[in-house]
Amino acid sequence: RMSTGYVYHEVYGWHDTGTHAGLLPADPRRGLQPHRHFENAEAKRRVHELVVVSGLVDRLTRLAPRPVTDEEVLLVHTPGHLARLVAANDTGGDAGDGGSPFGPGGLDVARLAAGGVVRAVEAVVDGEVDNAYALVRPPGHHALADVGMGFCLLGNVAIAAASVRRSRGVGRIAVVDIDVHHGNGTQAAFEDDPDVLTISVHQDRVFPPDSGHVTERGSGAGFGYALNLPLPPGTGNGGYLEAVRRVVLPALRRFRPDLILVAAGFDANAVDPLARMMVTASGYREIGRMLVDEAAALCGGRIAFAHEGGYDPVYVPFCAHAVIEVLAGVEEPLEDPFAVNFDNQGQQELQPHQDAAIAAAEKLVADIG
Ligand SMILES: Cc1nn(C)c(C)c1/N=N/c1ccc(/C=C/C(=O)NO)cc1
Ligand SMILES: [Zn+2]
Repeated sequence: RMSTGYVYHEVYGWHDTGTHAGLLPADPRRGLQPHRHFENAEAKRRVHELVVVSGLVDRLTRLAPRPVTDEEVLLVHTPGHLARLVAANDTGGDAGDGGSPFGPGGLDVARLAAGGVVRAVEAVVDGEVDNAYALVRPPGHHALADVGMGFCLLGNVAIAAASVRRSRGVGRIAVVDIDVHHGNGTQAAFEDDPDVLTISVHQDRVFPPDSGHVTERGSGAGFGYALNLPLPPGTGNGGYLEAVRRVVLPALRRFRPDLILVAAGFDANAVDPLARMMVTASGYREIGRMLVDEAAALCGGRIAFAHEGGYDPVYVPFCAHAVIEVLAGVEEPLEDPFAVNFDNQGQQELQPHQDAAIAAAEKLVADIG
């Protein structure tokens, strides 16, 4: 039976994003009333609690995270970015874009989040486990080399990929970003590198602004090794499964990765506050199924998931739990109490304009390999 590594640490819930007006600093002068930041501990802590209460945790191999070293951080980030975070670590501060706050010790938590992904990936590469899920916080896929943004301080997945390439000589790595927002940070980290294929499926230009166009394909030697599939708002299970089937899987087959990493955000869920998609737990289960099966076919099942976004505290747990069940080979999945409503919402099936967006990216797959 599968052995699935699982990383979670309670300190991830102590990353303090404070009060904000959700996305902006509160400011009475502008009518911006304080409210807890969207990227608060709730949704992620509740994923862990569901994994424990459902008993799934007993089928997982718990992996303890370690903090990433400066050296590992500098594989992706500039000394200036690290210095900015170090300088603010005692007082708390912001990762750089003014919307990514952290409290005192926030860098220590961020190092442990990135290190949690490194630990999961190392365990998979070393064969300690068949596959793994790193339930980490703060997220990472928006962090750029010299600035944090979109709630991200360090590029968790980018650092893990760079670290195992250096420490274990892993050759080609594919990163599949299913978070509803563009994985701009991971894409930028490997922009000119043909040995790391970054694929991002996301809602068209929801965040970062004007980012993640299908025309963004990498540059130099890396041209063709970044793939972007912006989908229209309202895309549900049908559109997402077609996107995976017609673009992500064929791209992986041409690239022939030695390892697949998944930037697993669940904010494409049908009730997420930070996007407008309609994916449900059954949709996420099938996405997970297709990616895990492709890893089995291409690279000995070596696949690791790193948690990114996903903000509805009630539904994200069901969506993430469904994916972790697939990794662990659970046959009888936990029932999604919302399926009867969410799975039958109108236009869950593939729509013509979604098909057109998929076709535009489908054309680019032939340039891989
Ligand atoms: C509106 C608005 N106004 N302004 C000035 C800013 C900066 C605004 N949105 N910021 C956002 C919006 C969405 C995210 C999602 C992150 C995530 O979940 N990634 O996976 C982050 C920042
Ligand atoms: Zn997101």
